[in-house]
Amino acid sequence: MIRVMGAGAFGTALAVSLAKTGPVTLWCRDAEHAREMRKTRENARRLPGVTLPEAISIATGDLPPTDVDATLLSVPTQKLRAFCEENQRLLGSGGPLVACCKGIELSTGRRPTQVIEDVLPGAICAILTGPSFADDIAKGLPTALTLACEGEATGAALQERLTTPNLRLYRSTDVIGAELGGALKNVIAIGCGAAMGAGLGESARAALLTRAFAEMKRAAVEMGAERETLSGLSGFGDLVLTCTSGQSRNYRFGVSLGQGKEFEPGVTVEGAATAEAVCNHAEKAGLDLPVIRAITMLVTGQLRVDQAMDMLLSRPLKEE
Ligand SMILES: NC(=O)C1=CN([C@@H]2O[C@H](COP(=O)(O)OP(=O)(O)OC[C@H]3O[C@@H](n4cnc5c(N)ncnc54)[C@H](O)[C@@H]3O)[C@@H](O)[C@H]2O)C=CC1
Ligand SMILES: O=C(CO)COP(=O)(O)O
Repeated sequence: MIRVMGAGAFGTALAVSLAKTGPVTLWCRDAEHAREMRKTRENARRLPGVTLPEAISIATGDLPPTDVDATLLSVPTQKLRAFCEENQRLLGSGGPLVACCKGIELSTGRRPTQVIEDVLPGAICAILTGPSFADDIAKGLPTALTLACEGEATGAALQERLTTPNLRLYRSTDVIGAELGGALKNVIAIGCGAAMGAGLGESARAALLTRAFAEMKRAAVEMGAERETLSGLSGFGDLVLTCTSGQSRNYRFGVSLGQGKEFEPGVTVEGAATAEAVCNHAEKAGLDLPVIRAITMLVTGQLRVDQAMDMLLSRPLKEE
């Protein structure tokens, strides 16, 4: 049995896909939400319009000890530490823990698997990440993701167990690279959305994406990633998806910034906090990340899009 903890859009979509291969428990913290989902067989709050198959049991609160092959943790990165602290006992008895979040914790600069290990020392951790909109997965549309785990045998077992008819998993041992690709692409998606929202055009977006990709690789390698990982599904693959699609919340948030409009309240935008986390790290490490810094200043209200563009375009000319 697979346990998915966190009944947001992504956790629910993963549960729907995994239900094609066997029983799944979808756990949520809110008892009323669990009741609603059991009654309607739909997660109307986070993934409306998708029927939850019978192979999914909805759970909340404490769970009886069962044979769990793996536990997927699908909550926003900034909430992950509190979530792990609140559910230490359950997480300690749920097989390998697979983080399904994309970000860097702002208060500590830690990646999702590091946050899990901080709270549950000795836990066996992995990360599942790559180009995958929850709606697409839940509809059964195909995609390919990266499953990264330091332990080769555990990684191979998870790859087998978590592959579904519409999710093809590629294996990696570069957990740092996979996590940073997923985290950084959200920051860049905000920038690309802002460029489009401000009417700068598709050429500007492509230029921004490419220069920011160079920064993403530089920053990730400095933080311990393998360079090639950033060109894979969890890096380049997800970057292209998120920077070019209005389905992405990070991209849409950027469009709102570019248009000077308020964004939809309560929507998860991982790239906002992660942008600040990356800049904090870059400052301490002496890393020059001009595009990511400009996006962060946009997000924190220190710059408008026209000022950010002036700042980037007035930099000294250099080799590519
Ligand atoms: N939505 C998508 O298309 C995709 C999302 N992701 C990643 O998945 C992660 C989760 O995102 P979504 O599911 O989209 O967010 P969401 O906003 O749809 O749902 C977040 C869920 O986390 C729950 N939550 C928050 N704090 C909690 C706590 N302390 N205990 C228990 N539950 C808690 C909320 O109740 C909510 O149900 C993010 O890191 C996101 O980047 C990854 C790929 C695709
Ligand atoms: O990570 C995602 C797709 O791979 C989802 O992106 P958003 O969080 O921007 O919607």
